[in-house]
Amino acid sequence: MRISEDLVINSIRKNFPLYIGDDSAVFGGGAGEKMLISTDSLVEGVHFRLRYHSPGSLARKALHQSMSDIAAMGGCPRFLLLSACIPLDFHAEYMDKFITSLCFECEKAGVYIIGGNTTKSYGGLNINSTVIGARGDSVTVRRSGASVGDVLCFVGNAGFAHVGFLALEQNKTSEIFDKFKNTFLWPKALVDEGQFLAGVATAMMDVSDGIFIDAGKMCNESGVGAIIDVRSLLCDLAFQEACDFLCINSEFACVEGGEDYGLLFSVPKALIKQASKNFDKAFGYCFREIGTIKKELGVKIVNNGQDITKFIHPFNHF
Ligand SMILES: Nc1ncnc2c1ncn2[C@@H]1O[C@H](COP(=O)(O)OP(=O)(O)OP(=O)(O)O)[C@@H](O)[C@H]1O
Ligand SMILES: Cc1ncc(C[n+]2csc(CCOP(=O)(O)O)c2C)c(N)n1
Ligand SMILES: [Mg+2]
Repeated sequence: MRISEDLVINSIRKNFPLYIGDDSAVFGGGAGEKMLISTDSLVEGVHFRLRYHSPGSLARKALHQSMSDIAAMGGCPRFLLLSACIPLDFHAEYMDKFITSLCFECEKAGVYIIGGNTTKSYGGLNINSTVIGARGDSVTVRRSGASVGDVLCFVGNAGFAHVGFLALEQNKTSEIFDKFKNTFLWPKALVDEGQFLAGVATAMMDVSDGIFIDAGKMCNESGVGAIIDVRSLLCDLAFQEACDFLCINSEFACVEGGEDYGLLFSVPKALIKQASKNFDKAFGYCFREIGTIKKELGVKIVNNGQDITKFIHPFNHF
């Protein structure tokens, strides 16, 4: 038996089917309100390397990767619980700055730290963040609502963080990589956008494992499939240039790359024009229409009409 994310999730879900399957679990709340909760790990060597992340950037990642899961359901992040497993010989100054930065990031985001846990680690630094949020009118969006014929949309910069990570790994110092490194090092959860889109999306999720994998997760939950045209994700010349410098294929990078924390969502065809116009008016930029929800299961990636799905090498934790 091979270990996989699905193996763990599915066997827990068999026994506890009610809350699992979305970016956040939805529970309780007062009249007309729903609460949302989500937890995430940052494991040294798996999710980050200390040599790339200043304390400030690690704090940003710890908060925003969990806030992104609240945003993905249309919620507003309110509280944070922080657990830290710290190596015995860890630099106290880094940790001190990490905590100061985290408090600063929380204040900026309107998030109140309400608890956590601190212990030692015999491995690397290990940070776990749990964010609790709320949705005032109880309109939360799940992964399971996509319908055949819906337009699949994306807001964010697909592949930027992946390119930034590769540039760091390969010690690339050219300034053409700066904005990509910044996307990776300073992620920003699309909280306002998520709250807005909850009013129109039939399904939504944040993209942490890359669009190909995450579109598959959304489709599985919804019992549908999707066709995605990579051309709709590519229009940034600097992204193309950075991919060329790294000798990677931009068409694959934009659907394979994770950690951009963009939002993937589906909108009924009849509402797409108005939704797009309203979004543009609210935020001053546009989301992208990247594909269509289909009856045939699975996610198909096309480039100029050609099926390139079998060439995709997505991120896998194991
Ligand atoms: N070890 C686990 N125990 C219980 N539930 C889990 C476990 N790992 C994942 N899940 C649940 O499985 C579902 C799907 O997880 P998945 O990793 O796709 O989403 P996610 O939490 O949004 O990921 P990310 O943090 O990368 O955005 C979620 O409801 C999540 O809470
Ligand atoms: C050192 C190092 N190696 C690899 C990566 C890439 N990476 C790690 S986790 C992840 C997906 C989201 O994970 P999760 O689902 O746990 O949130 C990706 C794309 C990285 N950032 N740092
Ligand atoms: Mg998520």
